[in-house]
Amino acid sequence: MNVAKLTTGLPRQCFRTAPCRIVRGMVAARSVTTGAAASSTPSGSGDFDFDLFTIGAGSGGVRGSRFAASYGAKVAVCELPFDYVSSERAGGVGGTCVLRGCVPKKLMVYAAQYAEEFKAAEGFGWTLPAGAVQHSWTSFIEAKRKELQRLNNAYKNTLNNAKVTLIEGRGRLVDPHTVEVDGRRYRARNILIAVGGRASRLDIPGAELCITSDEALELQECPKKIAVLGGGYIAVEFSGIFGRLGAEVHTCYRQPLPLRGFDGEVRKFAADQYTAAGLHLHPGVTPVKVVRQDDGRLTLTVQHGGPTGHTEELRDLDQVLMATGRVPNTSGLGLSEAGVALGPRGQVRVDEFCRTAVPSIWAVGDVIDRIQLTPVALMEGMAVAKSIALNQPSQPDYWAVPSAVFSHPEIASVGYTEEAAAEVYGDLDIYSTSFRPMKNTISGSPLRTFMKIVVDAASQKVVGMHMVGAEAAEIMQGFAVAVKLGATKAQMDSVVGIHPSAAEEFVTMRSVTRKVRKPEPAAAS
Ligand SMILES: Cc1cc2nc3c(=O)[nH]c(=O)nc-3n(C[C@H](O)[C@H](O)[C@H](O)COP(=O)(O)OP(=O)(O)OC[C@H]3O[C@@H](n4cnc5c(N)ncnc54)[C@H](O)[C@@H]3O)c2cc1C
Ligand SMILES: NC(=O)c1ccc[n+]([C@@H]2O[C@H](COP(=O)([O-])OP(=O)(O)OC[C@H]3O[C@@H](n4cnc5c(N)ncnc54)[C@H](O)[C@@H]3O)[C@@H](O)[C@H]2O)c1
Repeated sequence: MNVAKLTTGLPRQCFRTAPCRIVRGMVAARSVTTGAAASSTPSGSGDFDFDLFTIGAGSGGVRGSRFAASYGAKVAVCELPFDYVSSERAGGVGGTCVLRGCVPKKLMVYAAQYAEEFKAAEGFGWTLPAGAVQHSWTSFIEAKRKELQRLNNAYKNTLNNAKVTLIEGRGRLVDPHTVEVDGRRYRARNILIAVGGRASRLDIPGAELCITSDEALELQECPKKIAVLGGGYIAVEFSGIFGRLGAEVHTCYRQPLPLRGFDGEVRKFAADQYTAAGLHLHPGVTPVKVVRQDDGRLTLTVQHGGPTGHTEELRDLDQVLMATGRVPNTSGLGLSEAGVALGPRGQVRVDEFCRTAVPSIWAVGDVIDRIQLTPVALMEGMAVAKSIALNQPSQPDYWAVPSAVFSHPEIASVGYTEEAAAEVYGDLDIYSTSFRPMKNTISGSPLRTFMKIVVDAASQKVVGMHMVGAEAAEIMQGFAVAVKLGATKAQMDSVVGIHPSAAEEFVTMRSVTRKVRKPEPAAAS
């Protein structure tokens, strides 16, 4: 199954290529009992230590293990020892999201938001004497570390309470029913690969001088000047964090706009807002090299346009953050030797049940490189737990997966972009609005909000919703329910707004902004 082509609702994978209508047929087929056998028993052998052995205790691994155990399976999971920065030897129960992804990133976003709030407060009559408001990076990092330790322990307790055996160490496949952890072998009826991914570094001179998101969450001090390479989720989120915390931020990406795969209007609006918020955007550039200056700071060289384009130096940088994608953690895992097929990026190839070519081996989460989001890894882990432990072959449902980018301002989406919807449905009605949020009328902030509804003209179903602005994530989660349930525009219009709020705009946009119509086929001459 080509989920990259089929999935909808998420920018990266779904909107790059046009999703096809089959996906909705597949949605209806969720949790059906098909010919796919649920759990696997090797011929002539029943002597297993566990029903399920999971490699990796991140989002997908913990969820799959915990639910399989709750359904009565005997489960073990192995995970690398804890550290804040991941490596070949370090990880920690909780995985990327909890220890070096969603959670610490969102804590940093909260830290950064205060800067904006202090500024806004003056417009509302507050006086903040010069120098009275200071941010201690050290105290923040300490508090963040404490919270991550708490969460790491909480996840261990969750596994323990679910009666999942936790084994610390690096797992490796020996054969379709055997996992080796630091020299000790375990036999399992089923094996779940949930090893996630890690930040990839560009192969340019000076790459070793750069940091990735792991280190960005663990810096000794907030950089005064930083270059961020990439225009994806991580690049724009960290640009917003460091920008609000006072750094001069240069965000460098190859495309004309950041956030490839998102709705075109959203990308344009977001780029304008990032500039208004103070980021220095460098579109259409390719990083060439990074060198250490005599004073210890860094110089980044970028090239404009193609290989013949002129080069530009960004000097006096405290840090260069590579946010140029993540690669699956599959090297040295023994997957190919066990017969598991890998894709070109090293991702584990699975079918619609998250099962690999080897019937006893399953894989979920970032390692299968479908949609790299925690809630998706959780959904896949639950599906595998049901398939294995309840003998109910279950498919994850990728339609209308909402997502948010915690940049400044925030972005959230569900369903199709206008570009993808036009390919799928042909004729669309587009409703959009842009306005200055009430708070910013006197806060002094130049930031505006953008909202957009994509409607299939024929059925009048809302097939995509997009927002750039404060609280976009919180607002979009609720509307995702409506999109997933197939709400029409008229049904949405029938909902009474909550006033005064930004969210009410989504139920009060009554006039079509644009009609997108499929071009008529040229008449035969
Ligand atoms: C900076 C950042 C911010 C993010 N923000 C968000 C967000 O806001 N919202 C969102 O939905 N998603 C976000 N993500 C993505 C999200 O973190 C991932 O999609 C999610 O963690 C994937 O879960 P997983 O179970 O596939 O892998 P992981 O959570 O990466 O877990 C894999 C685990 O396997 C362990 N492991 C690896 N190899 C082995 C081995 N051989 N033996 C034993 N253990 C092993 C690792 O140590 C790790 O703990 C973010 C990611 C990053 C990097
Ligand atoms: N809020 C969230 O939900 C959230 C936050 C962070 C990360 N994530 C997940 O983690 C994944 C990884 O995040 P990411 O931002 O690293 O990846 P990404 O795929 O979103 O962005 C990678 C960026 O690097 C650029 N790039 C890739 N190769 C390059 C090269 N050779 N030279 C120059 N630029 C190059 C790409 O063009 C793109 O702009 C995301 O896809 C997302 O699914 C989600």
